[in-house]
Amino acid sequence: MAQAPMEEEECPELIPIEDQEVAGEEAELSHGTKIPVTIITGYLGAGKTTLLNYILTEQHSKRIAVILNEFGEGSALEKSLAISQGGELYEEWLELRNGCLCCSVKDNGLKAIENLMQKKGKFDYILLETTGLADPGAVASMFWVDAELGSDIYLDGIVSVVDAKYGLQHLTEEKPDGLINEATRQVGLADLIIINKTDLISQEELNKIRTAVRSINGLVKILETQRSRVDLCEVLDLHAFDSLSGISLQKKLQHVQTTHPHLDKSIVTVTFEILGNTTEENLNEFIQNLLWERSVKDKAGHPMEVIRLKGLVSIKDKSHQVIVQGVHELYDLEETTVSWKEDDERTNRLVLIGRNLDKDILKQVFIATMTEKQENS
Ligand SMILES: Nc1nc2c(ncn2[C@@H]2O[C@H](COP(=O)(O)OP(=O)(O)OP(=O)(O)O)[C@@H](O)[C@H]2O)c(=O)[nH]1
Ligand SMILES: [Zn+2]
Repeated sequence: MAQAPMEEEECPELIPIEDQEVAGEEAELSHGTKIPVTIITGYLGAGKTTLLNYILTEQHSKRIAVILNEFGEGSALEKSLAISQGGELYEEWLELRNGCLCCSVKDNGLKAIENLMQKKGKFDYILLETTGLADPGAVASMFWVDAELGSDIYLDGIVSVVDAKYGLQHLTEEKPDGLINEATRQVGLADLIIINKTDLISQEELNKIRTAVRSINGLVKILETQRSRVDLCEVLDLHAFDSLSGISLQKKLQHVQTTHPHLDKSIVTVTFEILGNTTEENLNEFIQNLLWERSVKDKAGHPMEVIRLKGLVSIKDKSHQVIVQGVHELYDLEETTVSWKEDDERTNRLVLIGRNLDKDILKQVFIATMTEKQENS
């Protein structure tokens, strides 16, 4: 039940979704048959294709489909779909009507994937490489919403490859319109960061880029590689967007620390905890004010800009912890399989990644939203 704002944005797929209660058990069951998609993002030349090729040629028992999207000449976007199975490599080309992956992959790409699955049997896994300048949030939202629409595919996680040598330069690049630059966005949204090409830098430089990445995303796991060589189990099946990550998320959130701006106008991670229960209504109001209305502002009056949101909250009358997920304007609440114990203190822990975030103000607003409505009801 991912929720999107009402107004139509660039991506027509981001329509509001009817609330439907998905019981924990049901959700778990359906994961057995659904196919995970991992989005591989990262700036131009960081090593995304190298990573995909590595994964395809590595020994694994999975049948992995890989979608590479590259901009060809003109406005048509050609996407190559490679499927590896037992060393054999199939390849198909998908033709997309316009150059915007986020608007067209749903119509053509996803359909093509589903058609292909009918023809050749299901894949076990899908990897999708975005172009270096893509906003992975738009692509992620699409798969996320699609999962709600009964697709066979669900979003497993976002992996960002960072160029060890040029990463800092990419992260500090200023956009003329004051927007968050692509590289920073990709790091902010990621569930896993691979700092690649470590052969090209010194230990000191590596420390710098690691610190910069960590200052943006306090939640993310960081790997360091050469030629994108990673352990497959560190990349696949992250379950970053579903309630199956409930237990690990709890541990993870406890260790997250609020970060401090490291680069100019950089994105930071803010985390806070508020004891007690909230209601679904209050939580929706808090999140919607933040993500949709942009009415929550920092001390200087700048609207807070959240690109990623994660949390575990306690909803009154719910026996289990509820996971909160947000990517840009899209968010989702889902009950986990982790129940509150009798002697547990009920608590809400949120992690936000974005710009102009002020922890104290966020806490105040959260508490205000929490108490205001509960008094009225
Ligand atoms: N020195 C060095 N070069 C690397 C490493 N990993 C990848 N490369 C090289 O970097 C170049 C870019 O790698 P790709 O995998 O194509 O990067 P990409 O992110 O897919 O690039 P785009 O799709 O163009 O955005 C290639 O020439 C790779 O061979 C590494 O660890 N060290
Ligand atoms: Zn590539």
